Order: sequence, then structure tokens, then C-alpha cells
Amino acid sequence: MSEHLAVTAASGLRAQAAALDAADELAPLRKLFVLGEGVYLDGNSLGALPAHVPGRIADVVSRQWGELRIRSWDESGWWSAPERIGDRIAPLVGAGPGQLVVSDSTSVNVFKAVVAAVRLAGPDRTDIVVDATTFPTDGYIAESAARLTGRRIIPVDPAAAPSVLGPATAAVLLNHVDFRTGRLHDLPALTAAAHAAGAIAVWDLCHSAGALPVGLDEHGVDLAVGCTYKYLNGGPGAPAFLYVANRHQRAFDSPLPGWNSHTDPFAMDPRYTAAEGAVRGRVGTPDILSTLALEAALDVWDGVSVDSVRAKSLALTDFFLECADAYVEGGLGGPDSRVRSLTPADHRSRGSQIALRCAEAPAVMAELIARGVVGDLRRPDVLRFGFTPLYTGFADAERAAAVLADVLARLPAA
Ligand SMILES: Cc1ncc(COP(=O)(O)O)c(C=O)c1O
Ligand SMILES: Nc1c(O)cccc1C(=O)C[C@H](N)C(=O)O
Repeated sequence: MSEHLAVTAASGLRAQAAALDAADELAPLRKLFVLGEGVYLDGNSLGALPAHVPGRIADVVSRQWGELRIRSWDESGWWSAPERIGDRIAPLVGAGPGQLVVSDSTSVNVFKAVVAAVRLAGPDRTDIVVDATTFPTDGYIAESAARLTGRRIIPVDPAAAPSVLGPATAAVLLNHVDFRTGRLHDLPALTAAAHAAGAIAVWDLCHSAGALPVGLDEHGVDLAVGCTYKYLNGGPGAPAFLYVANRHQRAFDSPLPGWNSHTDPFAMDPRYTAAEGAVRGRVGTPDILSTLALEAALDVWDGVSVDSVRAKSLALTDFFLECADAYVEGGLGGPDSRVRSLTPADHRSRGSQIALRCAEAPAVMAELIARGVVGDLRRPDVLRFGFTPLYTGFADAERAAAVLADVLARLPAA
């Protein structure tokens, strides 16, 4: 493209970004977050800090801990925080009350869910079908759960999962959105396929919770886990959630039955009797500082619909692709392109990130970050850009694409 045409294209896209931001009903939410200069496109690793959280945590530390001390377990609602906050997250993932608990890490909840799923499925079912493209922790833990329970792992590309399901399948563990490519898998169809085979469907929602509608109850998901430090902005290491559908709660047999999931923890009974409901997913003493930081962070969702977040997410990722295609020499899909999108163009198969394959990805991401455009690198060659509609604007998408094009133009091809 000639320099004149490139300048015209850029000013057209900048004007379009300004118009899109002006019409965006979610734009006012941006000021609820601490963002500073630059463009933050890494909310799919660590969501930004909501500005009111430090004050709330200061109160938890100084007053609740400092002054009330042990009384805070009751008086400040510490003891019941895991299920109370679970109920706050529930509508964001399409679940009715009493089915989510916030506790432990996603990794630990994957363990609880996979072992519990195998136990629910019964002794005759020998296979655990696992997403072959999974974020690694799920695969490691499923493997260990299989060894512990005497089952075998069947790795499969999620879209092909129905072809390996059968009477031997105990459980199917899949990611709703692929962490690397941003591909959104068909949760309703794959859950239905698992059920048709008589298996338990377990979903990892780390990259969809807070980014798009999940519909856990509507689609009959059995068990699910998810992070709260990505699109839910709960803070580094914020506790994850575990969903156990109502119909499974009485039979849910946790492999980690700690005293917090006992029906009467303070009876200090040497015999374990599981609590009813979502509480059964708890293990030990909750990490109160992280848990209450998450609770405070969830305030930004008051009055916000996940549908509006999804609509903006798709518009943002479309616009970023359009800008990158226009600005990067050779475009995104041409024969001379140095970057190619790994994220499906089809909205039905797209999460809330764009992943670009680029041979020089390590050097490109380092330079992008140095210039204030923060995405992340997934080695060896993936540039990942996460779009969090609560605080990312269209001008951010345009600027990120412009800086990406400039970085590539200045960097010799590998
Ligand atoms: C899909 C997925 N599952 C699990 C995890 C890991 O969870 P944690 O480290 O919080 O246990 C992540 C991200 O770290 C993830 O992206
Ligand atoms: N959990 C993370 C961490 O503790 C440090 C850095 C990154 C993470 C992530 O969440 C990575 C993320 N799950 C991913 O999709 O790559």
C-alpha cells in the first residue's frame, strides 16, 4: 500500500474507533479500573484492578482482622464467603443459586471435579476423555486422577470428542475456550454428546467466565471449574470456582473432604459427614484476603449483562482483526503475511482473545510490551491479545494494531 493510502486508512480506522467508543454502552465502566497509560490486552491472564478494591481490602485487614479478629469469621461473613461469592458468580455463568463455591485454585478444582465425575459415573466406566489441546494443568491433573482411580486417559481434540465417546466413558474434561488459539468449543453440543454416552461432562471455564454466556444450567453441564483472576478481575491467585449441578450434589463425593465441607465443622467429629449443597466442594480454611478481594471486584458487574459483554467482545476482536489486516504489511492472510490469526473468524467459535502466529513472536511481544501494548507470548510463536470488554475500548484495539504493524515493519523477518 502507498504511504498516502496507508495514512488515509489509518485515519479512517481511528475515526471509526472513536465512533465505536462513543456509542459503547460499556465504555463508562473503564473508569472503574486502574489502567494507566498504554494498552492492556492481557486480561485473559490477569484482569486489571478495580479501583475500589484496595480500600475494601484495607478495611478487611485493619478493621475485620485488626480489630474484630476471630469474631470476623461470623460477624464479617468470612466463614460463608465461599458460597456467598459463588452465588455472585453464578449468574455470570448461567447457574442458579447454591451450585457454585469459590475455593482453592482451578488446578485443585479440576482434581475434585474429575475424581468426583469418575465416582458419579460408576465402576464400569474406564475412560476419561481429555481435551488434547488443554491448558497443561488440566491434563496433568486428569492423568494423576486417572492413575489414582484406575482409569485411562483418552486424549482428543474437543471437536472430535463425540467420536470417542461410548459406554466406557466415565467423564469428559474439556476447555470452553482454548487458551492458546482462542477457539470457543460448542459446549451445548459436546455436553449433549457426553450425556448421550452416559458420561459426566466437566468444563474448564477459565477463558469464558466473565467473557461470554456459558449457560451451565441451560445446557445441563454436570461439573465445571473456572478462574476468577482473568475476566472476573479477582486479583492474582484469586480463588477459583467449582460448579456442581443441583442434581449431582447429593452424590458428589469429593476426593478432598476437608473439615470445611463437613456438615458440622465445629463438631470436630472424627467421622466425616459431607455437608449438603455447594459447600461440599470446600476443603480447608478459605484464603480470606484473596476471597474478599474477589468479592469486592465483582461489584463492577452490578447492572452489566454478559450478553452486552459478549457483543462488545466480538466487535472488539473483529475491529482489531480489521485494523491489523489493514496496517500490517501483507495483511493477516495474504501470501506474504508475517502474522496469521489462529482464532476462528466465525463468531460461534471465537472466545475473547485474538492469537496471531508469528515466527518472530518472542521479539515482537517484547517490543510491543516495551511500547506499552501488553499482550502475552505463548511460546514458541503465538502472540496473544485478550480483550476485556469492561475496560478495553476500540481505540485500544486500533492502537495495538498500529503498534504491532510498526514493530513488524522495523523487525527483520526471521
Ligand atoms: C484453561 C485454564 N485452566 C487452568 C488454569 C490454571 O489454573 P490455576 O493455576 O489457577 O490453578 C489456567 C490458567 O492459568 C487456564 O487457562
Ligand atoms: N495463572 C497465571 C499465573 O499465575 C502467571 C502467569 C500467567 C497465568 C495464567 O493465567 C496463564 C493463563 N491461564 C493462560 O491462558 O496462559
